[in-house]
Amino acid sequence: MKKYALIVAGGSGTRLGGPIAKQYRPIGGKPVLMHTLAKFQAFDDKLSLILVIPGGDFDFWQNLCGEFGFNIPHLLVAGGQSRFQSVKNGLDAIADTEGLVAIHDGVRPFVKQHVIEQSFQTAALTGSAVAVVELKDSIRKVEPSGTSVFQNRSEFRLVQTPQTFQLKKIKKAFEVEESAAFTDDATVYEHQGWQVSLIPGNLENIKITTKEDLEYAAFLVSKA
Ligand SMILES: Nc1ccn([C@@H]2O[C@H](COP(=O)(O)OP(=O)(O)OP(=O)(O)O)[C@@H](O)[C@H]2O)c(=O)n1
Ligand SMILES: C[C@](O)(CO)[C@H](O)COP(=O)(O)O
Repeated sequence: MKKYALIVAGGSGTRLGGPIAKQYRPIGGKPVLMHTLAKFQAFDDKLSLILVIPGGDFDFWQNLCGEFGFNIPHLLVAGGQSRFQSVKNGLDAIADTEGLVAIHDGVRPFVKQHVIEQSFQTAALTGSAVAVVELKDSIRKVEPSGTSVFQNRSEFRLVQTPQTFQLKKIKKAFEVEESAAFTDDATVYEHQGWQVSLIPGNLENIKITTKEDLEYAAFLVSKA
């Protein structure tokens, strides 16, 4: 079955800040995105890689690829105003309707090979596979009144990417009007009334969001 990886990196990294968006910042001597793309190529070098970045960054990215001798083949697609729009642009660039697509945040460079593998296997069988991890901290629900209520953490999961889907279904799911409730691809998929399958993610698969995450990412690369 034909496999695609759609790496979304069309954001501007406002929470991290700085002159260069986080997806291009170096960890372990090379840009975050190059680590992420390499993880998918290592899984299967016949996989088709699609990279979504802001349209205005194409020259910058191509220069970076030259500078770092980065030669993993990928199709560049221009992102949109939101993650939803960036994913949609990436899906629109895939002509196939048969096959599987792993949608993954460009700023999650520490996804493990076994997670990618299980996500494709599960999505082939059930239609979808969403990587999740259990919570380590206790959690509380804060009420509008300011009081808080204990929650049983075993009933919750933290959601990561990859989120992998049968192409026909996820393309159809994205033919909807964007909603604030769509915080990831799983929420778009289940809006169709389809249930998502969960698979175990890996704890190191953090989404680099803040300065502290970038520092931790540099540490993770240094010990790899
Ligand atoms: N218009 C957008 C917004 C986000 N993303 C991507 O979605 C992933 C998760 O988003 P997030 O961590 O929120 O990235 P940013 O939007 O860049 O960060 P911030 O919210 O701090 O600005 C990132 O790989 C980001 O580049 C995207 O492809 N297109
Ligand atoms: C898709 C995601 O990474 C799953 O945890 C997350 O929902 C992205 O959220 P963001 O607000 O766009 O960073």
